[in-house]
Amino acid sequence: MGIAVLSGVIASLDSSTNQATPQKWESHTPGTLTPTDPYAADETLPSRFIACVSRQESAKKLQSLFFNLGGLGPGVEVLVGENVRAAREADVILLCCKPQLAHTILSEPGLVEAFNGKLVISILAGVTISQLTDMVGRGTTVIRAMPNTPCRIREGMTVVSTLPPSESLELDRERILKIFSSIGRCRFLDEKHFDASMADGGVMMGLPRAEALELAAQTLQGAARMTLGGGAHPAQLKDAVTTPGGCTIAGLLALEDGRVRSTIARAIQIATERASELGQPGKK
Ligand SMILES: NC(=O)C1=CN([C@@H]2O[C@H](COP(=O)(O)OP(=O)(O)OC[C@H]3O[C@@H](n4cnc5c(N)ncnc54)[C@H](OP(=O)(O)O)[C@@H]3O)[C@@H](O)[C@H]2O)C=CC1
Repeated sequence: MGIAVLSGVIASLDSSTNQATPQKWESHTPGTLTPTDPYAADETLPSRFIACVSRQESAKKLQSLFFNLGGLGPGVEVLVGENVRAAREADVILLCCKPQLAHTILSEPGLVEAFNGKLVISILAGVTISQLTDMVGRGTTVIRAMPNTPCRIREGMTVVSTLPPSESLELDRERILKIFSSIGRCRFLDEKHFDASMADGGVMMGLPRAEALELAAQTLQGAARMTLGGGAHPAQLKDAVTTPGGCTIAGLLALEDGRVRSTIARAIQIATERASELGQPGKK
C-alpha cells in the first residue's frame, strides 16, 4: 500500500507539472480535494522521496518500479535498513509496515529522536494513535490514515484522523490532503470512526449523512473500476478491502450476481440508500 501511495503522489506531481495550464485543487465537499492540480512553487508539496525497505530483493523491485514510472519516479531513493537516516532527512514520514512490525521498527535506536517534531502518518490497520505515540514519543505529531484497495488505481477513499491543535496544523492538513487526494478522495474524521469500522465491519455506522454518502459512493466506484478495468474478481476485492462496511458489501454482493455492468448502478443505489439510512438522525 505504501508503494501505491507514493506512486500516486508522484503521478499526480508529474501530471500537474505536464499541464500546460495549471488548474487549482478542486474541492468537492469540505475536507476533500481532487488530484488534478498545480504544484509549482507550493511549499506543501514534496520535492524529495525516500522509500525504506528491509530486504535487498524489495529494493530492487522498487527501484525498477519507480524507474518505470518515469517523471519523478527514477528520483526516488530506496534505502535498505536505513530507517533512521531516512527519518532524519524527512519532514513527513509515512508509516506503511505490517501492524505487527510497528513496535520492532519503531524501537530502533535513534528513531524516536529522528521522528521528533515531524509529521508521522500511519496507515497501520488497528494500531491507535495512542499506541503509536507511546512508541514514537510526544514530540511527534501522529495521525492515522485508512486508505482502501482502490487507492492502487487512484480511485481510493482515504479516511484520515483529525489533526491535533498545533502551530503547523494548516501546513500538515494541506500536506495530508495532497498526499491522499492523489490516490482518490480524502476525508478527515475522528479516530473513533476508525475503531468503529474495525469493530463493526462498517465505517458507516455513526457517520453523518454527507460523509457516509461520500465514503460509500467513492468506495463503490473504486471497487467497480477495479472489477471492470483491472480484472479483479469481486470476491478478491471483498477479501482485500478493509473499509467498506455494509454499503460496499451490499454493492459487491450485487456485483457477484454475474450481471456486472447492469448491477453496478443497482449497487450504487443500494449503497446510497444504505448510507442515507445510516445517516438519519437517531441512527448515529
Ligand atoms: N493492503 C491494503 O489494502 C491496506 C493496507 N493497509 C495497511 O498497510 C500496511 C502495509 O500493508 P501492505 O502494503 O499490504 O504490506 P506489505 O508487506 O506489502 O508492505 C510492507 C512494507 O514494509 C516494508 N518493511 C518491512 N519491515 C521493514 C523494516 N524493518 N524497515 C523498513 N521497511 C520495512 C516491507 O519491505 P520488505 O519487503 O523489504 O520487508 C514492505 O515494503 C499494513 O499496516 C496494513 O494494515 C491499510 C489499508 C489498506
